Amino acid sequence: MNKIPVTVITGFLGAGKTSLLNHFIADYKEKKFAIIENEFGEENIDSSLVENIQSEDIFELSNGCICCNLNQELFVVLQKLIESKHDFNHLLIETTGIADPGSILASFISDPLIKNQFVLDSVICLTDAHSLSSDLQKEEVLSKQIAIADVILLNKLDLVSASEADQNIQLLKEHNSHAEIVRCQYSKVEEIQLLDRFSYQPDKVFQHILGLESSKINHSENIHGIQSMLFTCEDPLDQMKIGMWLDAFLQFNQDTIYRVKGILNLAGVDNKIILQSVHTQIQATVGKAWEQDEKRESKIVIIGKSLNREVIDKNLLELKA
Ligand SMILES: Nc1nc2c(ncn2[C@@H]2O[C@H](COP(=O)(O)OP(=O)(O)OP(=O)(O)O)[C@@H](O)[C@H]2O)c(=O)[nH]1
Repeated sequence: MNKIPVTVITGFLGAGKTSLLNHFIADYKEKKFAIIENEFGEENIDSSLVENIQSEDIFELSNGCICCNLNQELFVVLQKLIESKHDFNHLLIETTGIADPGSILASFISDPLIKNQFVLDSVICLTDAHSLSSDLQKEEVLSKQIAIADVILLNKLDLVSASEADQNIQLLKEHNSHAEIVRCQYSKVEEIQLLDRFSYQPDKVFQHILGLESSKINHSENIHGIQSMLFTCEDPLDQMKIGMWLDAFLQFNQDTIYRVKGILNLAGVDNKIILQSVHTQIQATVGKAWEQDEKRESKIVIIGKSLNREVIDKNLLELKA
């Protein structure tokens, strides 16, 4: 059975998320969308701003914010979608402007029921070129939305000068060096494909890690404290030890670790193991077998805030088989 791709649209209040949703509905005529709208507050107005789609294709979550309610309501809606045999082939989730999308992604990579039916496509983060730098100073959640995204849209370019736009791009790169960044107005993007990117597939994870390695950015840090670190280890790791360490590491650092990706060389395992985590949820999938002449090396990328490289390095060395 084909799994349904899920695109998560995040971004701070008013950045242009609903506008992007409307473009998707207008531009991807071949797709049958189901949409989950999460608005913070009593009244759900966002769903009435979504145009040209049947109201039965829009599901509202207005009971607070998805990330705070630990996805209970999201889970119920996803269950309903599955059971109702609703006719759709792509799910779009628009988060509230104040949501940290991490916990939404976590459900999709860890919950067996959800994983059976849905596959994460990508996370698109809308940013407002006019207010980006001031919002970033005030709103911690915006840093997380940017850091976790696969694609970042720098929107509202009509409201800033060319040099301000360039400064914004620099700022976004400092928060997320691996995402694709696209400039736009009114959330209209033509130069790249935004849907069906499948950023969470093992081969994409693989490409990302190799890309980081070849660019020699194995420890990038910036003034905002968001870092992307690459660890490598040639000795095989112990499956049990790494599982237990990662579990504890993510639990203790849930506010500061945004994302982990890795290719693991586990003792006694002939295949590469592709590791992913968002928040405290971990997913490991079996990748291709190691080639005879290939260097069997584990590579782990950790993206987060205020990472203590020395301690993490020391911990990782203890995971050898
Ligand atoms: N000037 C200008 N206005 C824009 C642009 N993109 C969106 N807007 C306007 O900004 C406002 C907010 O856009 P939405 O698409 O509703 O933003 P949102 O992120 O869904 O907003 P919330 O759901 O409230 O967080 C609307 O009035 C849009 O018309 C742009 O590129 N330039």
